[in-house]
Formats: sequence, C-alpha cells, structure tokens
Amino acid sequence: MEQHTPTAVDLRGVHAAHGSTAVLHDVRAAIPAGRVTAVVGPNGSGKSTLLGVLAGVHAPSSGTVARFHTGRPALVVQHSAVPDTLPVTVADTVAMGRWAHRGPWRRLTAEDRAIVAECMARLGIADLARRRLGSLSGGQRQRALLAQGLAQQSDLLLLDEPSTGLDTAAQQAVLDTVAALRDEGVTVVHATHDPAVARGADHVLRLRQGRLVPEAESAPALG
Ligand SMILES: Nc1ncnc2c1ncn2[C@@H]1O[C@H](COP(=O)(O)OP(=O)(O)OP(=O)(O)O)[C@@H](O)[C@H]1O
Repeated sequence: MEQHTPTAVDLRGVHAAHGSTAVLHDVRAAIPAGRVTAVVGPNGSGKSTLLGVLAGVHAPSSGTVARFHTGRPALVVQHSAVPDTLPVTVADTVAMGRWAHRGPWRRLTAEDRAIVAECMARLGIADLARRRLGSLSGGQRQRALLAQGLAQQSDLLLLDEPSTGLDTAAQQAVLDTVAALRDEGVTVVHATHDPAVARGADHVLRLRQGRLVPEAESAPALG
C-alpha cells in the first residue's frame, strides 16, 4: 500500500464471536480509502464475519472500529444467503438499495429510478428487471445483489465473494465494475477465493483461523 493513502476504516484489536464461538482474534488492519482490498483465507477463517464488522452489522466483542468514510457502508451478501421464496423482482431488489436514502417502502423519485436503471444496466441485468429474484440463476442473482449494493451509492462497498459461481463473462463484469468504482473513489473490500481477483486488488488481508497473517508470512497460494 502507498504511504499516503488515507484510511477508510481502522480495525484496532478487533475480536468478534458468533454466540460463544470466538471467530476473529485481535484483528488490526487499516482499510485504504479509494482502493480495493481483498480478504482471503480458507472456508471458515472469518472473512464474512470481518465484512460484517466492517459493515457495522456485527458488533465486535472487543476492540474498536474507527471510521473515516462518510456514508453508510453497503454490504452485498452471497446470493446463497437470499431465500428462493423471496417474492421480489430484480428491479424491486435493486430499488431496495435506495432505501438507505428514502426509507423503506417510500415511493421512488425519478432520480432513484434512474439510478436503479443505471445499476441494472451496469451489471447487464436490465432485461431481467421484471423477473422474480428466486427464478434466476445463481450468477444472475449475484449480479442483482451487486446492483443493489451499487444503488446505495456508498463510499464503502463490501462484497462477500461477489464472483463465486459466475461464468467468465459475468466475473469480468464484476471485476470491471469494481475497478470502475475504485476509479470513482469508492473503497471496496471483497472476500474472495479467486487468486486472480486477489492479485488484482491493491491490498490483501489474509485470514487464518480468525487471525490476520502478517504479510511477510503470506504464502502466494490462496485459501
Ligand atoms: N451465524 C453463525 N452462528 C454460529 N457460527 C457461525 C455463524 N456464522 C459463521 N459462524 C462460524 O464462524 C466461523 C467463521 O465463519 P465465516 O462465515 O466468517 O468464514 P468465511 O471465511 O467467510 O467462510 P467461507 O469461505 O466458507 O464463506 C466459522 O467457524 C463458522 O462456522
């Protein structure tokens, strides 16, 4: 990381647990603002939990999360976390991204509708707008969730394995979108198992059993 990159979020001695299970242990890391950070590590190493802490939806059991970004973080979960039975269309799903600005179930403004349309177009899902989310393939659903994240227009975008299960073209669309957001000044943090995606990031956090592996010990192979 460059010397003078400002920090978007500073994790200071963060511990986090699920119930009585300790998951993150003394995580100390500065997330660089306006850069792409990849979080890598084996299954169960704590990547999703770390994203939840960064998003503010998972409270640390101790330690502090110092925030220097301005907006509310946007968290994009894995498509497998969304039930098939959810009776919403793709357009509804993306429009929910505007709730942070308008409040739930409020009528969308013309500006909101334009943002929703632009985000769907950006992810190549405009033609799926009226389809039910549960009727889509995993990759299409993931793109709808990513479009919802974009629609929040947050300066901190947190993505949980955004390209898992996507075909090559869709993966490339996601990577291009992440690169474009970075160029727009957005701080992006994504959990990934994909070595190519991690190599393309500006900064890598490697977790092993809930602890950050110091860069000097980081093996090139990914979890
Ligand atoms: N809701 C939960 N309740 C109890 N334990 C949980 C819960 N969610 C995660 N865990 C546990 O916390 C640990 C870290 O899980 P987490 O999902 O953060 O890992 P991950 O690195 O994102 O894994 P994956 O690569 O499989 O997505 C695991 O041991 C998991 O079993």
